[in-house]
Amino acid sequence: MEIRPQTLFTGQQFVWLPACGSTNAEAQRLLGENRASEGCTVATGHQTAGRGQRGNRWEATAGENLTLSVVWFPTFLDAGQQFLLSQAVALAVHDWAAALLGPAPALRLKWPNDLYYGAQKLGGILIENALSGPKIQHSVVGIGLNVNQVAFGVPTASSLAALTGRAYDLGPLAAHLLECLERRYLQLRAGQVGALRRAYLQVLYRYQEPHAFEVAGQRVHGQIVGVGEDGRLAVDIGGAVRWFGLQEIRHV
Ligand SMILES: O=C(O)CCCC[C@@H]1SC[C@@H]2NC(=O)N[C@@H]21
Repeated sequence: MEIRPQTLFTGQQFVWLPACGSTNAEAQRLLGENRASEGCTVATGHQTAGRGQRGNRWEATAGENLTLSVVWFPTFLDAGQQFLLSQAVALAVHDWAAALLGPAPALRLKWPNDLYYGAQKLGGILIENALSGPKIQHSVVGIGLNVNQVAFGVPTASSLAALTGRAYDLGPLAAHLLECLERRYLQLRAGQVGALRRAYLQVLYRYQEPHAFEVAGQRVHGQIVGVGEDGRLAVDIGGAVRWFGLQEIRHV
């Protein structure tokens, strides 16, 4: 994969590693050494010990996929507003994919921040926030997007290439992703929280569609009716709205 730093947005620091364990870990290392300014991006074509959500791994081989981490200093956010950051990043990732795939109602964000096409995952986000008292001090925004990989061991994953039948040049895709991220980040920094929430609900997987969930080991029917500023999911179950955190509910 060739990524040309000069094509990247606003000229921020861009670190390209042919291979590494985890771009999030590398970005954390730069932060620890006071060598990361806002927007600093670490990308790799080959990630061998990538960190995923819930302790899962996220690896990338042979330059097939986009695997990068961006450092931000969202000190304007309270510790309790971490979901707002996750929502803005998820929207940026959706903007990025929508520009490539065109208008596609199947392209959705699955709560809280996975990118899906139909029932297939196209990408994921892992944000590592450091707090300073009541505020966020810095964030490492890690993003993994399936681009040119066409073989997956599971039917629940896909990629841009698998969907469109063509191969992509990763450099321009990375540059475009950084633009999308910066746009949504600036929107968040400008306090446009209502607009971000409306945009998120518009593309939220199964929003206001009755379907099955698993709650505490039980199958229940309900529909998502909202998402709180703290990221909890509001689900109408039998006419009563209940709020769920990440570990408390899952789509069936
Ligand atoms: O599990 C998920 O859905 C989120 C995966 C996020 C993976 C990305 S790849 C780039 C960055 N570096 C990491 O180690 N993890 C994130």
